[in-house]
Amino acid sequence: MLVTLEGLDGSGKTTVWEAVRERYPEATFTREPTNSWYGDAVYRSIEDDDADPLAELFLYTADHADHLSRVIEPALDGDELVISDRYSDSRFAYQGATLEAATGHDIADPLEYVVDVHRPFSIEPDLTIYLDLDPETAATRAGTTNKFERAEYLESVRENYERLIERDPDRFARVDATQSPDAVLEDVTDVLAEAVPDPR
Ligand SMILES: Nc1ncnc2c1ncn2[C@@H]1O[C@H](COP(=O)(O)OP(=O)(O)O)[C@@H](O)[C@H]1O
Ligand SMILES: Cc1cn([C@H]2C[C@H](O)[C@@H](COP(=O)(O)OP(=O)(O)O)O2)c(=O)[nH]c1=O
Repeated sequence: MLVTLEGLDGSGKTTVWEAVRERYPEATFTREPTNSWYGDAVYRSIEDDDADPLAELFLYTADHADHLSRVIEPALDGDELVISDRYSDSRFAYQGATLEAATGHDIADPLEYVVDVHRPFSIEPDLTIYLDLDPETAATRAGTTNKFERAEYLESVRENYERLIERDPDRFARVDATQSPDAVLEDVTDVLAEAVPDPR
């Protein structure tokens, strides 16, 4: 079973992912951007304010393709529970927003375009836990250290997440990330307990 954690920067995904890790010791815990040279390339691009938006989309997507073949597919083939801190929805929401704001391309609906790029090879999560937080609080918590962590940009990312939830409501579980860390963790644990009755 594939479970993903999604939300704006600073929504508390990593905090939750680390806490849940202790409760599911048998599960495979992973993340995007990954811990690989593809992931390193992605982080270089994140630090580059002038990175080309399409080049960036395909860098992230290359990292995802490697993540699938190296980590996700083998774990799912072994019938493991996989919990990923960010996954394809991050691309749909973030690169959808970056391309929406960019010029020099002829992509009518960037979010749909990024979804289409993934369709032939990616694996859809069984469950996506969305940590819902307003962009101002998210940017404050994240510390606004990179180009993606500015409130205005996060507002359009959040709109894209809402579009994704609307088109696939059964896959998403929304958790109110304005709550205390303990309350957020409790909600996430409840969602997981219902979805994963027999954790492996
Ligand atoms: N529920 C919460 N309430 C307040 N602060 C939080 C909460 N969850 C996490 N934080 C803090 O916000 C910052 C970003 O959290 P983090 O888990 O790294 O988020 P993300 O991985 O989504 O970017 C960290 O300083 C963390 O301690
Ligand atoms: C995985 C992924 C991340 N990102 C962005 C979100 C973050 O600003 C940045 C790094 O991700 P991450 O390290 O998960 O940041 P955080 O813990 O603050 O949420 O990359 C994308 O734009 N597209 C993607 O596909």
